[in-house]
Amino acid sequence: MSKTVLSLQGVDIFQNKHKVLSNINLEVQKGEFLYIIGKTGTGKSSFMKTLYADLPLEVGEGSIVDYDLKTLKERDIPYLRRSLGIVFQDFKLLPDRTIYGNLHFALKATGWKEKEEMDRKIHEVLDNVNMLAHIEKMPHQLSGGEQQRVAIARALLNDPDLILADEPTGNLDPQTSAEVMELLLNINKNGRTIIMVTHDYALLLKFPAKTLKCDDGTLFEVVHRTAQHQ
Ligand SMILES: Nc1ncnc2c1ncn2[C@@H]1O[C@H](COP(=O)(O)OP(=O)(O)OP(=O)(O)O)[C@@H](O)[C@H]1O
Repeated sequence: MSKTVLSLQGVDIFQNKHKVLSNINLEVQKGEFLYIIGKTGTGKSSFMKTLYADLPLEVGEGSIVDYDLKTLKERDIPYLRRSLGIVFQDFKLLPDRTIYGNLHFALKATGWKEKEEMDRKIHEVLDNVNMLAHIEKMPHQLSGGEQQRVAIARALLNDPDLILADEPTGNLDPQTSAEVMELLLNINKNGRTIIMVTHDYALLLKFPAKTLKCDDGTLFEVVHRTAQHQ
């Protein structure tokens, strides 16, 4: 049975009273993989920020993983973010602690208390991204691609229904980007929904998926032209 993890109706998105995107209508079902593309400054990050409630939803209706974005209270935001996995271009690992320490910090911040359960979860997610061997290293001892794998592991800690990735390959070379992309697609195959912002058209061609474009102040689905239509 399909389950809607994101629903937006007539949503306008603002930055400092300036309307960035108008009249967004979108339904995303559990298990989908979605790209968001568009030129710089067209509103991709503003769109993602609205989804994780960094920007308030002021116009239109929206729900995400069972939270109503319009009526969401400040105190509910941490709970919403626990149901999401968020991955950024610059990894955002804490530089002063090990990989284990980074994941432990994220678990504690989201309410985990039992040491054994935390250890088990940290090992499980690092194993999922093939980074268990690096558990005692500091972030600066890892390559960009390895740091992004750890950031993806961190996003998996609370078993999110939906992962939001804002240019996760933006700082990586093409080979490493493809490896991170394969990891994200594997995670998607295991049932998690992923919305990913990218500038990287080579990735889109290599790993085609449903694509939405930010342009002309709105967000719309791009219809891929296949060879027989060209
Ligand atoms: N904090 C802010 N305050 C005011 N305006 C902002 C703020 N952040 C972004 N904007 C403006 O909102 C518009 C959309 O920016 P946004 O960062 O969402 O675009 P983007 O498509 O993600 O761009 P990029 O690809 O460069 O990351 C731009 O005109 C930008 O200047």
